[in-house]
Amino acid sequence: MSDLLTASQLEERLREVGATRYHHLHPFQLRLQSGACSRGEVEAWALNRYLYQACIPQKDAIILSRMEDAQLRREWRQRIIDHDGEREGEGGIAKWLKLTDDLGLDRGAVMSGELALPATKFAVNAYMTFVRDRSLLEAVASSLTELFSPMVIATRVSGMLANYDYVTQETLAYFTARPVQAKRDSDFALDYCKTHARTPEQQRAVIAALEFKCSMLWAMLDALEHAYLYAKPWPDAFRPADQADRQAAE
Ligand SMILES: O=C(O)c1cc(C(=O)O)c2c(n1)C(=O)C(=O)c1cc(C(=O)O)[nH]c1-2
Repeated sequence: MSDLLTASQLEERLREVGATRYHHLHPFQLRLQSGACSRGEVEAWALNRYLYQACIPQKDAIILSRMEDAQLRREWRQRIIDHDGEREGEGGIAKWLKLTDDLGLDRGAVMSGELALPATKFAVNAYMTFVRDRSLLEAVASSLTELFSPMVIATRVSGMLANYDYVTQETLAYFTARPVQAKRDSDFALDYCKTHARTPEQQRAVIAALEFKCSMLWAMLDALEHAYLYAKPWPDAFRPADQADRQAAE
């Protein structure tokens, strides 16, 4: 008996991975959307997540360079444009910097990545390495977390707007375009994986790639929660003003 899944069974398995392992379940995400995070934690989240945003077009350029089919490249290159924009000041990365600006973070410090937690750097690096070293099919499959991002973005945006008075719709402008882009991108990637995963091994590799990506997103939030809620940040990492006050009071 073959353990080859049908395309719809494969999709079902992938959706199960998201339902049980995506970062919408992470305690830090739940605190962020419920208003329980301190201002410093919100700042630390935005600063660390900048590193992930900044790596996305680079990882998509790696994937693009591995595609032999021009039609496929035409589809994929839109992702790079979405993040980098067509010119200075446009695109997702510029919008993320609007968020960190509004939170009062120094742009140069954010962009240098120097204040990010070590685990954030390791996680982002692991994503880049994964798409470089694994098969093209696995690299494409690792983007499938975007199947689930519209739902977490909607909850996060409405929760943050309701619970933090220093956060406005303009501050969170990054997220306005993302759900539509994520749906377009993940529909395409899902279709690609369903068509190209033709053996049980390939199907298992696709599922494992999505699990890997979920674990990478989870690890970033684990690190944030540990450093800024329970313990203290790595000596060279970002230290929010409210945490400095807390430490002074201890
Ligand atoms: O806000 C989020 O929770 C979230 C999650 C993800 C994701 O699931 O990887 C992405 C994004 N946002 C996002 O904005 C984005 O551009 C993006 C690109 C990718 C990818 O792997 O190619 N994931 C995500």
